Amino acid sequence: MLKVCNISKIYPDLAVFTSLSFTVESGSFAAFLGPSGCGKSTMFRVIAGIEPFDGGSMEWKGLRVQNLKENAAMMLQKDLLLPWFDILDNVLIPIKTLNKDLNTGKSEAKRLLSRFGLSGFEHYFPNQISGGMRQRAALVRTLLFDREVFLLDEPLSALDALTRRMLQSEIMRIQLEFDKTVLMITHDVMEALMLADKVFLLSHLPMRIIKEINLRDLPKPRYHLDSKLAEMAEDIFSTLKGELVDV
Ligand SMILES: Nc1ncnc2c1ncn2[C@@H]1O[C@H](COP(=O)(O)OP(=O)(O)OP(=O)(O)O)[C@@H](O)[C@H]1O
Repeated sequence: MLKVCNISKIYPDLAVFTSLSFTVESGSFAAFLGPSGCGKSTMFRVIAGIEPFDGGSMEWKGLRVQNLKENAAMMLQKDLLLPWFDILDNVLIPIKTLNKDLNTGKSEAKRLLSRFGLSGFEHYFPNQISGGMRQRAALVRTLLFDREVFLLDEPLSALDALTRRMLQSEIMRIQLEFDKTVLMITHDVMEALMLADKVFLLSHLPMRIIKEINLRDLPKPRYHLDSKLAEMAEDIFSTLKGELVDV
């Protein structure tokens, strides 16, 4: 379990959060929904260890940690593929940086590229493939870090609706198949309801959890047209609308 307990992040001119607490069970999918600029990405940077937190504590699987640097791989809205590397070399970055065996890494990379419909594109450069393909390559690269936790910061928000729907299913399948713990920031209420076991609704600054919605009992895959999900989405919209006032 990831346990975040009263953590704070305070920049000289801005308290992003002062006492943020939540838990995410290992092997589960948590989605975070909140107003723009409320501090979601800052929270991920703190969890990933890109920036320290200023107070509070964090536990992973019962052990106190400063961050999940060793346990988490992060994926952002921008694919961050290196333009001078082809797709294969881009997805092999984790293998090289973690000093893993390159031959084993290459066969694993090719297997995953094929699973994500990128077979035959291994030697294309990022500017020669579509946005959806780049994001799939970024997902393969994230997987090759082989970490227990995925921090997904709006990974699909720049994609067209169809590609997005396909990748949502793929992310869900990967999470279940590899038993990953996924934390995902999204602005898409339905995306959160389709994928997550727990949805956290966040306040405006300083960010806190205003509501936690447990979806563990709703089996997956779920359907966009499900009337229960539509009802929940309406509730979420009205809760979050209240948070837009002061932004
Ligand atoms: N290094 C920094 N120094 C000072 N302020 C910062 C820094 N990084 C972020 N902020 C501020 O913290 C606040 C939260 O930013 P953050 O990017 O975490 O929000 P967000 O919820 O992810 O936004 P969005 O939904 O628009 O992506 C913003 O007001 C931002 O300007």
